[in-house]
Amino acid sequence: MITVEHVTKRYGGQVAVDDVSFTCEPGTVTGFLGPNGAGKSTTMRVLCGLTAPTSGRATVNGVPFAKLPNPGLEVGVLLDASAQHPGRTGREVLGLAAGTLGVSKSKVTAMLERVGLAGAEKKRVGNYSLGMRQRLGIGQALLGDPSVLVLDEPANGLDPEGIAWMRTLLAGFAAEGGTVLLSSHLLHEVQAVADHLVMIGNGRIAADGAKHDLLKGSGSIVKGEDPVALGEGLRAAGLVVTPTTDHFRVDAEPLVVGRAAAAAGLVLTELRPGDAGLEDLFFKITSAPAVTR
Ligand SMILES: Nc1ncnc2c1ncn2[C@@H]1O[C@H](COP(=O)(O)OP(=O)(O)OP(=O)(O)O)[C@@H](O)[C@H]1O
Repeated sequence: MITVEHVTKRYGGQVAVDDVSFTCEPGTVTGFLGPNGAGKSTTMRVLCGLTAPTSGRATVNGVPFAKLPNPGLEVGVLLDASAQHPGRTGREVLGLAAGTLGVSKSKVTAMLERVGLAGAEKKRVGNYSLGMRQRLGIGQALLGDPSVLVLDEPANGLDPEGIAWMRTLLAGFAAEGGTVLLSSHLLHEVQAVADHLVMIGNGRIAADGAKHDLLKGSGSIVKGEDPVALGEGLRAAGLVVTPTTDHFRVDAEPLVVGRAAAAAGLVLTELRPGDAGLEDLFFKITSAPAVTR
């Protein structure tokens, strides 16, 4: 469980984070979304005890990070994958982390396998790609078997296979009751894995809720075996249909679209909730001017 309560952080006259509050529940993945400079990293640094807030507080499982006796056993943190020592090998990084955490060194081999670095364990981190460093950072975060994960832009540098791997890993972690907070400046990257979304713009929370609720009223995305017949069939059923490059956007919930297609005998190849509302909101906070107070 993560709780952020009325956190404000000022740097001189600039407000980096302005009265930010949200919670992340066990068993869920929370996507923390916002454009560059929105305040994501600052909020995460406050949560992890690396930056003192000007006011407010943040806790992990009810306790401020700095007061956790052995934080790495409670919360796995990946804030900057490029901060790892370039001269150490992947195995050495995890071995040292195991020593600091007080967990058995025998966990290191299994973790190298789990994060897909078994073949590169003897390579120096300076020769790792950014994606490999992200994998190593995630391995380090998981080593203490924590119940909470805090990951700042973990998909940076990962290839499509790496992104799919990370989604599966995070979904599995949450399915076992873990709490995940991950930040990104890319809406679609987070949308696929998060159950809960917190959007931040100019240091302020712009939206906070279950992904399902935030997507409500955003219509549907639909594709069919015969696109021409699908467009005609849905319009004949009284639905408002907008063609895009390879699919249709429909101003109705997926259930309504699916029923209309079935009644017209149309074969669908894809049907999912639309994301127009979220995209609009994200665009608004992305394009809002910076504030100095
Ligand atoms: N140590 C600092 N001193 C002064 N200003 C800072 C400091 N750290 C962050 N800021 C400012 O606070 C604001 C929020 O930055 P932050 O790094 O939290 O945003 P972010 O959403 O994580 O963006 P990014 O994805 O680019 O890291 C920015 O305007 C940034 O310039």
